[in-house]
Amino acid sequence: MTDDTGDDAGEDSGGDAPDDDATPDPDSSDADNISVDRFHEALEAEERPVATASEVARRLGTTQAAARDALAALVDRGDVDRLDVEADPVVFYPRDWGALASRERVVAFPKRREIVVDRPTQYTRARLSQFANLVDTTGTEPGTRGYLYRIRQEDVWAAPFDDADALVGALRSVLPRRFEHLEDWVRDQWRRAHRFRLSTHEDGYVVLTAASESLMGNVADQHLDDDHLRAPISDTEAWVNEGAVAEIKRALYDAGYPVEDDRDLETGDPVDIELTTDLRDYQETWVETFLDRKSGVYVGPPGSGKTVAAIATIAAVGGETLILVPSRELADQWREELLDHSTVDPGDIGLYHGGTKDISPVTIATYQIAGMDRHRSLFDSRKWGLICFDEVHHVTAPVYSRTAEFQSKHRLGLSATPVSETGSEEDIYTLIGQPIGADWDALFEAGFVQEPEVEIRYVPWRDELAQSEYAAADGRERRRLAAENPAKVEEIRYLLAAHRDKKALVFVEYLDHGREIADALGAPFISGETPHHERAELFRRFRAADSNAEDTESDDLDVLVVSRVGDEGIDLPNAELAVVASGLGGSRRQGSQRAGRTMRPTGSALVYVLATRGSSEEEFAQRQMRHLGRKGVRVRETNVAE
Ligand SMILES: Nc1ncnc2c1ncn2[C@@H]1O[C@H](COP(=O)(O)OP(=O)(O)OP(=O)(O)O)[C@@H](O)[C@H]1O
Repeated sequence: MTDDTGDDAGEDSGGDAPDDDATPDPDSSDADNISVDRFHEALEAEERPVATASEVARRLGTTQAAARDALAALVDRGDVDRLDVEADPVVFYPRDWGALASRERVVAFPKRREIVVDRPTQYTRARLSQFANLVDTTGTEPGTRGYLYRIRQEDVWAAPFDDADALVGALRSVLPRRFEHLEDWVRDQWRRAHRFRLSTHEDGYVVLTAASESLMGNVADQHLDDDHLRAPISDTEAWVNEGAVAEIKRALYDAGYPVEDDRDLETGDPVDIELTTDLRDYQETWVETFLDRKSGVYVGPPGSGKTVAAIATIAAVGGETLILVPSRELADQWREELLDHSTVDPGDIGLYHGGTKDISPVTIATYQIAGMDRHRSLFDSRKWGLICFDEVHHVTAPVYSRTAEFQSKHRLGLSATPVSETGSEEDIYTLIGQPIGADWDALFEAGFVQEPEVEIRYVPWRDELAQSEYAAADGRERRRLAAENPAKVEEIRYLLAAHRDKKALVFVEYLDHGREIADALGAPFISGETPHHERAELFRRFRAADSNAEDTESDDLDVLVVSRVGDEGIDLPNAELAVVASGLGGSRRQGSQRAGRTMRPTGSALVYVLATRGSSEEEFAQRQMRHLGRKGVRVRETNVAE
């Protein structure tokens, strides 16, 4: 990704001049009269929620001493608070910024292309979600509590507008004033995404069209070769080689020019299916957007109705469909959902996996099989009109290598992980489609889905050997084997990768297990045996970590593995994410005593609890879940695919 906006909301924008017109007012040199409003102006000019006295002085054109006195007066009056930052000057922030914002308050940070909104209205949120990415909804620094949006390249590229003017109009409608540099950048990004286009010639072959001769000459010639383009048709058009579409998209995307794909796609033989469930409004929007773009990824939290929206999409495309899923279990579930929510004839659904190999108008196959060479016929046997990738971040490299085959179809991905967090975003974006999402908060607020505080993830045994060892063991050994199920390591890795922006603590019950996980993650392990000074130093590095920072030089830590045994006395640093890898089990009495503490080990972090499926951990987890549920904690259960 060529985007350069990796910085976070709290970053110091240093001595750079602000983008726009927030220059000091020469008439304001009477610092005694700094009002809270003038202080707000200084903060906005600084593009930070807090400021030192020197910064305020510089912005308001006064001396540091005068600003300091004036700020002290505001502190005395209770309008402003101060914070002593270790080894740094004191910073000030408005005490009642949160309370003050009973109305919506929008603050733009144009250089970082970030927008912070306190108490946004439904309208503002809907608008912003069209061209910006919701990064955070809590904010940790005083004054930034609210919604943090960032406008990334790909958000602009995928924005659903007819032209750049309409997009800039939407931007202006939510910002407090005009930011010309930001608008210019948005226009530039928009232009980039509308410079190359793929279409179908009436004779059936694919044509690449550039918006100008020089683009074809410079960009296309530099990044594409004879393998991609067969022959020029005109100064701005070229005949695309068969099977080269995926590579062309990828190469031009890497060059910063996403390609518009307006080809006539295959629809295969018609399949007559009608939806029997009424779609919710947001699901309808998903499907309409998809049909418009002919490809895309529905991104929504678990339970938000992606599968149902996908079935609606299958019905709307009306052509033969291949559905790829990560596990056999999910293949069976998909079949049930299809039957529940549509009029599909059961005889038209085929399952294609290890056991059965039945290719039908609607075929459900696993990624594993779809990636195997000897199953190439799966792709060739029918003219699939739509390929649906469930849990799209599970798509494997061998499946991607079949992209030539599936580029000519409608492509739909489903994901509960924001695509930008999976690490394979470029592949997903270019080869499958752009994210089509709803505002997650709106979904939670409308009650369609509940935001969990604790999620229990049932992890399967890694293999039969591990499972039979468990079956043969007894008592304490049995519990240890369930706790140390080797498949948990992969699951922890997945969770950490899916939340790369969060600082995480991983809790374990057994020392050996802790060391093993720490080794696998390359993170330090802290137990009762860790000397106090070492522990304190590790916690300090963890507290200092800014998980968004790209800085690889610093010795900050954003993952720690911690033993749960003897942690009572440990003053744990606050984490944003906690993974309880083991610590479920024991007697019923012990169990209820440890409820809560096991499941909610740290502050307000999002907690994932891993329980081995088919072991006593499963039952324990369910008991805890009922316990927490009664206490009003929202708990969700998820089965991890095999
Ligand atoms: N439009 C709708 N009307 C009524 N119920 C719906 C609708 N859409 C989805 N549901 C129900 O909500 C539940 C979750 O839907 P679905 O399985 O489609 O979600 P999902 O986003 O695919 O979830 P997951 O990520 O867990 O697979 C299901 O029980 C489904 O029947």
